[in-house]
Amino acid sequence: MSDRLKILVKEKLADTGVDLLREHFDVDLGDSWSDEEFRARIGEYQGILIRSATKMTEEYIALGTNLRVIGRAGVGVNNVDVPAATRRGIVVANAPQSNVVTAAEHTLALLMALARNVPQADASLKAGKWERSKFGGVEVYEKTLGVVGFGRIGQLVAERAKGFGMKVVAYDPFVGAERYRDLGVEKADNSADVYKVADFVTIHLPVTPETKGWLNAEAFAQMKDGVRVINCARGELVDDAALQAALDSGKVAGAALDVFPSEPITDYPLFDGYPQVVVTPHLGASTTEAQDRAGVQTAEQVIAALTGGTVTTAVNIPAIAAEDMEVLGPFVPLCQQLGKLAVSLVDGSIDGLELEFFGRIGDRDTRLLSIAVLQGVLTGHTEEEVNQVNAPSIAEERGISLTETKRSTARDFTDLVRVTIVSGETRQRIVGTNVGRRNRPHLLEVWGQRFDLQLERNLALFSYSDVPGMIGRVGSVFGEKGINIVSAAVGRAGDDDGAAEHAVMVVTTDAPVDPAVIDSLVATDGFVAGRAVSL
Ligand SMILES: NC(=O)c1ccc[n+]([C@@H]2O[C@H](COP(=O)([O-])OP(=O)(O)OC[C@H]3O[C@@H](n4cnc5c(N)ncnc54)[C@H](O)[C@@H]3O)[C@@H](O)[C@H]2O)c1
Ligand SMILES: O=C(O)CC[C@@H](O)C(=O)O
Repeated sequence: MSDRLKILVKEKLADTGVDLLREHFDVDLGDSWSDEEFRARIGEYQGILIRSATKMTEEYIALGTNLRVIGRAGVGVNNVDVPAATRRGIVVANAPQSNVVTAAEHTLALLMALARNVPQADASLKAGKWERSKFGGVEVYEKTLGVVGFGRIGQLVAERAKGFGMKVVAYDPFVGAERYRDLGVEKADNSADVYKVADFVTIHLPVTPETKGWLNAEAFAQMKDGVRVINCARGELVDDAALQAALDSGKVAGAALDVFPSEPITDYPLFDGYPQVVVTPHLGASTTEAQDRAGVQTAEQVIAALTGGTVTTAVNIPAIAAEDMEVLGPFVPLCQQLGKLAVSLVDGSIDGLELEFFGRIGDRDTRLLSIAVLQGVLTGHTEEEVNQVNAPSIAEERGISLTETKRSTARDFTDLVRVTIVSGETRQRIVGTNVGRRNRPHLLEVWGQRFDLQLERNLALFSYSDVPGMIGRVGSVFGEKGINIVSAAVGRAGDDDGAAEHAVMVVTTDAPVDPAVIDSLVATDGFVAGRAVSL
């Protein structure tokens, strides 16, 4: 019996990738396996390579008792239960750059197919009909393309659409303004601003709790009459019933869909009786070039994971340098929390991060802490899970610059972390530290005011004019809504006579605060701004 490790290639993968794996491992191809065979045999393998069809749920991961790595030959890891894999110490790695060009090109193919009725005309002519007037189309030249989600694929689509002479307007607050300028794309402050000007709307978001059903009835209502919509990202981003209604009413003149809420799918309301809908069976990544790239890149990651190399596209493993861990390790949660909190205070794009580390931590290789801040800033806004391996490259792709300053002393505390988010002309600074033997993260400054408050999972922040009764007003509204306040701190700045003008209040609560509660308070006299944040 061979003592080589065993790899299962569960879906059709390019030969180049399989050949590379065979140089190191015993490889079985399982693309024609039944579910029973998969269940019975997954326990034999140390590594598995999949595409989008195999659902690596917690149950299958548990059956893979010898699994050490899951390689996803493509971008989306939404078919892998990453937390379940992480809990079992299984590395999950993808090939995030492998198919982005292919997916962007498919989006453009769908755009042109929609504009010129290519599939419909093809089917009609092959059915023996010469129907020239029926399939007249529209030019895309000088039309506006609205891009929602301006990440890797959204940017490539924009670049290519510009080549057709289209005007492009995009919404994605997590991409630096410079990236929009470089690509000649107009930056929108919200998706409604995209919808109201776009002749074509294309969506390139990841699926997150926030983005599910993004294109819903409200979104369609905000679009121009006769808009054409493309989804080459993920089916869950579109509310099917709302799309159907918008097609029925004529609000949406056409739609092109590569992806569906569940796949594979052959029975779907828009497949029948909707000639203005163009569909493809999740072909966004299906080119020889992308499959070669995905196969080779994923094989390389699996080899690295099983032979002690660096898994550069791991979505779930931290790469913390052991020698710095003792001093810096306790500051990782603080930095993640400061990043998450800072980004929640920014309204515009995130153009840059300025990080300052003072005290003992300033003597160390603080890249670990910068990465932790980046994780906090980016988490929840990207396709893949952001970790200490991939956070810097994700930030770079989004044009978010990062500067680090270090000093080995801090004035009032042993250590201090300052995070400043640069957003256009504005700068949002927050400051924190760890306190006590248990390294409890504390917040020391927000919105220009200082205080000292132990960070908890749920926070509500208010900026307001410092007049009597404001704290009581927050307390009573929270009380009415059944929100239990755990602790509170107030910071305020005085004028020359010592009378305070502006104050900031931070309260921590037992449970997340509904943003609507904050909005209702902020709408009342004296409040300037408010935020609910869950860290
Ligand atoms: N059809 C296919 O075969 C195919 C192929 C590859 C990728 N995809 C899908 O395409 C999509 C985009 O992939 P990508 O590689 O460009 O991902 P990406 O992570 O590079 O880009 C996604 C962008 O969405 C933005 N975003 C996230 N949450 C947001 C929010 N709430 N509001 C506004 N913007 C938000 C992020 O800032 C990011 O810039 C993913 O859904 C991916 O699964 C499909
Ligand atoms: O073809 C595939 O495997 C899916 C491609 C794409 O949706 C991805 O997530 O990379």
